[in-house]
Amino acid sequence: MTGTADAVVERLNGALVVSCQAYPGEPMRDPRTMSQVARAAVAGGAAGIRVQGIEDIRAVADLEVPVIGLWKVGTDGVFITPTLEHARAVAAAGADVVALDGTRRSRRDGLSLAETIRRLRAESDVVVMADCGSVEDALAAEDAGADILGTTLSGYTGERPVTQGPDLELIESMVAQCSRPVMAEGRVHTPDAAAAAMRAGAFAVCVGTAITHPTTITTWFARALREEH
Ligand SMILES: CC(=O)N[C@H](C=O)[C@@H](O)[C@H](O)[C@H](O)COP(=O)(O)O
Repeated sequence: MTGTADAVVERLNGALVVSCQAYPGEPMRDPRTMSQVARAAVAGGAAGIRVQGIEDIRAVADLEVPVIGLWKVGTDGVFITPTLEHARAVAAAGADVVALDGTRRSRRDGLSLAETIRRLRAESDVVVMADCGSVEDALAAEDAGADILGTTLSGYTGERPVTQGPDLELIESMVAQCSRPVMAEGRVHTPDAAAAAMRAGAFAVCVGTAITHPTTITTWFARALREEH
């Protein structure tokens, strides 16, 4: 689908987004596999899909649900769609929403977040999701023009603790202080946690690992058994 920010927000309002990502070197790191995982998630009721990498975005671009695309480069500092060029490529691959680093950290191409969003919008009507790590990030990101604010980077930038489940406190403060819709993302590992994130005010909840990363899920079960043994 394509559409304005309002249309995308309406489609995702009150609903589940499923992030389908496999990491470098992993057995499931394959666009066809991720596309199948995404389609299985849609069959189960996902109202939106989040995928990483140009090939994966292309592989799901025909889906009827909104596709949130990103391009990860490395694992340190600003690594989620780190430059304008990466954002352009994500949009060109067919993402309805471009997710990018929405922190206040310096970007690799020297552009501000506001300039990145301004230039991206000059070329297409793509919707922008800012992956934030704190309420200060979120306030700056909405000033910069982001359409959707995510809690994606909470616990990963040094500004917030790594909470056991979703960072409910951050969701609440973002909802209270920001005017753009807040997507809860990061460490939502159970249906109860997803419901709690929505009660905290998130307009939508994105779940990755707990639905689409079997290696991590397996470690949860294996550890529980080891602890009993
Ligand atoms: C911090 C970072 O790199 N987050 C990434 C962002 O796209 C993904 O690795 C996460 O899986 C995604 O945010 C969903 O979160 P969780 O897998 O915890 O449900």
